[in-house]
Amino acid sequence: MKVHKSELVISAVSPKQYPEGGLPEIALAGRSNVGKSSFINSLLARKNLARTSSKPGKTRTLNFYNIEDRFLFVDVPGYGYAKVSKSERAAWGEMMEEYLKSRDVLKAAFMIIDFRHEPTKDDIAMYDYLKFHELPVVIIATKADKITKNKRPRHLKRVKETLKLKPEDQTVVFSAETAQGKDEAWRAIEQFI
Ligand SMILES: Nc1nc2c(ncn2[C@@H]2O[C@H](COP(=O)(O)OP(=O)(O)OP(=O)(O)O)[C@@H](O)[C@H]2O)c(=O)[nH]1
Ligand SMILES: [Mg+2]
Repeated sequence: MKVHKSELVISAVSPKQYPEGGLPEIALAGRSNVGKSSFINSLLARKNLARTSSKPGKTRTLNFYNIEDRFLFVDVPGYGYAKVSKSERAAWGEMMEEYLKSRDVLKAAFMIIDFRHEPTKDDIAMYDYLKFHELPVVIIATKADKITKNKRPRHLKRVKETLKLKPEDQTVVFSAETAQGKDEAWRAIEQFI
């Protein structure tokens, strides 16, 4: 898709703030600081539409981005950041639960994981949570630029095994640095919109 228009519609914390208009939505979930915002920026070839940071926990709201009036990306705050308080964690859980259970236009979740490492306990919990809500999931294994080519197949196998990926769920090996996997990610998006 050639993207000319991409804009932040709203940063929402509660359902009454979710955008109207009925466009399909794709949620982006992933551990804090894994590269969710960088993924959006890379797909849209925008430097800093979604704010990125080397400090984890930058994104704290559900950020709805309108892409070409075709669909919305929903940048979800990262999970598994050790330094957030219990009450913040609870607020995060509530916000996610409200969104996942009530949002009819939500078509799929793209779950961003760090390709360098085995999926964490939090990644596994998140994947299971998304499947519990019966969402199609696409795993985006990012930071692939940090892994030599010959090691990639082994890492990919480990991702699939550790998460116990369902056969219908896809994986895309990705890098925001090199744009590897960008076309494949777009093809994955087009299936759902
Ligand atoms: N080498 C490399 N670095 C990346 C890649 N993607 C993201 N990063 C770096 O990882 C850090 C975190 O990226 P963000 O995109 O802000 O991560 P996030 O998941 O949105 O973070 P939160 O909003 O805090 O949860 C930044 O320093 C990025 O430059 C990638 O594909 N390769
Ligand atoms: Mg972010």
